[in-house]
Amino acid sequence: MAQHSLHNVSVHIRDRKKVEDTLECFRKGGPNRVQVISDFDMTLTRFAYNGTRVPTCHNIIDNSRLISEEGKKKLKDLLNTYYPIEIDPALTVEEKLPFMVEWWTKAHNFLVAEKIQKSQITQVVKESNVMLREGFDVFFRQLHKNGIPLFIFSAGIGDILEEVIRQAGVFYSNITVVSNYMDFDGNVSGLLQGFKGDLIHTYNKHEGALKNSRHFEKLNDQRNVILLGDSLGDLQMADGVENMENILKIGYLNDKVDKLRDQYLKGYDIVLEKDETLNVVNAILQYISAQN
Ligand SMILES: Nc1ccn([C@@H]2O[C@H](COP(=O)(O)O)[C@@H](O)[C@H]2O)c(=O)n1
Repeated sequence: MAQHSLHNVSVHIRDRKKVEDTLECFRKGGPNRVQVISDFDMTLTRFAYNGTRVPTCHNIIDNSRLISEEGKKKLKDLLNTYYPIEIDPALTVEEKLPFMVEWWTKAHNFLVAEKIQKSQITQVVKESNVMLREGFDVFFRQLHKNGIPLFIFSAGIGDILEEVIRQAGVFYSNITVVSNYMDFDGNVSGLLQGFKGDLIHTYNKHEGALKNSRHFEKLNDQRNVILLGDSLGDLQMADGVENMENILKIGYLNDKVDKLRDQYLKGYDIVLEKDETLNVVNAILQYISAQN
């Protein structure tokens, strides 16, 4: 395993030869053969800024003026109970599963009780501290310019996620989002009455990926996949891709770094630590898209 350090950022490469061979295949195939599948929270968004955690889609709502003080406390208690389970290096995915369902279900029920209106979402995202990773503009622009499909697969909240990338000016036509979408009633201001479809949480992305196999069927030529994630659950996001030829899995290891490094290196080809940028994937995309 190779390790490189730049400005405190650590880049761990599980098998340098394999990564080099994969990149060579990607370069030979060119941008027309590539698709990117990415998680959202803490993968396309930053984990922290100036030592403070950057909010996830859920946190944007939880911390907003839409939520009563009592509601905020309940949602914070859930975060403090379940986030440590989500990232616990000592628990298996199977052991974490029921807790994740419990967390998302309780949180969504609390949000429904807060009588959130659709018309308030845009302003709440504007007022939040959410930040996409440095280099996001290059990332989204490069993908769009080269016609590379981007599938964002998130256990966050789809309406919030879309608003974040819309406000950042990068919600291009090559993007497909699969996430938990809010279900608003038919009134003019739209009152939150639940969430649509099957719940997506951190550790059921395998099932979610298979359910979206029709999306991947349309991308029959894009057999080279770049996967970006920040959890061990994200490793399954490409399970619905048919006829895959090559995959490069890049993982952001944000929390419990020393305890989780080995587990991450079993699944991800490249593991990034203390990296709040999209520089690595941007460099790879540039390499693939360069004229030869
Ligand atoms: N009530 C909740 C539930 C989940 N989270 C965090 O959101 C992340 C979800 O999404 P991805 O885009 O990474 O799939 C997840 O890692 C949870 O930590 C939350 O903040 N509040």
